Amino acid sequence: MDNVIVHVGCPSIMDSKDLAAHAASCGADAISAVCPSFVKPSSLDALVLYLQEVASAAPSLPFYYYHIPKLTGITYQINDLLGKVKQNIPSFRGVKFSDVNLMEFSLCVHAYKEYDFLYGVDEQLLGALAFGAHGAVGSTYNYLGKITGDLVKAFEDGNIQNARNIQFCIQEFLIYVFDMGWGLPEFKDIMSLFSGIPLGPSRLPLVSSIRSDHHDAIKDRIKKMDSV
Ligand SMILES: CC(=O)N[C@@H]([C@@H](O)[C@H](O)[C@H](O)CO)[C@@H](O)CC(=O)C(=O)O
Repeated sequence: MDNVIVHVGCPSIMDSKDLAAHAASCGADAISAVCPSFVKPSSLDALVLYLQEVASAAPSLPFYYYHIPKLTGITYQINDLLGKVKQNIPSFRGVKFSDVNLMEFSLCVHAYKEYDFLYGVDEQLLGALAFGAHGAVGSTYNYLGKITGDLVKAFEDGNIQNARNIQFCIQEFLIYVFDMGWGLPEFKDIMSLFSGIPLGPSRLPLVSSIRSDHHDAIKDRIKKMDSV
């Protein structure tokens, strides 16, 4: 593995700071944090203060903000946030951007060339690459890593039609998953099934509804994608 970015965001800022310091002591390459979202930051400035405090627990490590508004409900515009972190967080290095708003994504990539933008909505990665994404972090890459690597290569080689075909296959797989009503706990089961590594169930309150009679259908669908 070339780079290990340790996620340290927790509901308690004290825990986040402890984890950040621990990550630094273990030789992590970078850290990343979501902001607590049960009790949300009361303003954009409050969010910046939170990130600054967590980053300061591991000042030598590059720091990434993890923006996932669908889950956190924290919806401040990232381009506004970046204007403020620039002066306040010297170790700030970029954003994991897990939102469908590609215009906001593009504005950030364009205005903040010094930062990395890692995209997190796997079903539309190609759109983000077109807007200048520097990488991707997502749940499906745990079992669709090869085909996604092929998508990125096709994009880099200028083979856009091939990249589109691969993205479409990934979308078809995800439509099947969403139609089944599956989400993160099921993704973890698929990861175990596909890797052969028993990763165990998700933590409560997440409960997977995958049954053993779904296994063959999932394996077949993933195998079929290898032939694209
Ligand atoms: C809301 C959500 O789960 N987003 C995922 C995506 O990888 C997502 O599962 C994928 O695009 C399918 O919708 C990631 O951005 C987040 C994620 O994998 C994580 O934090 O573990």
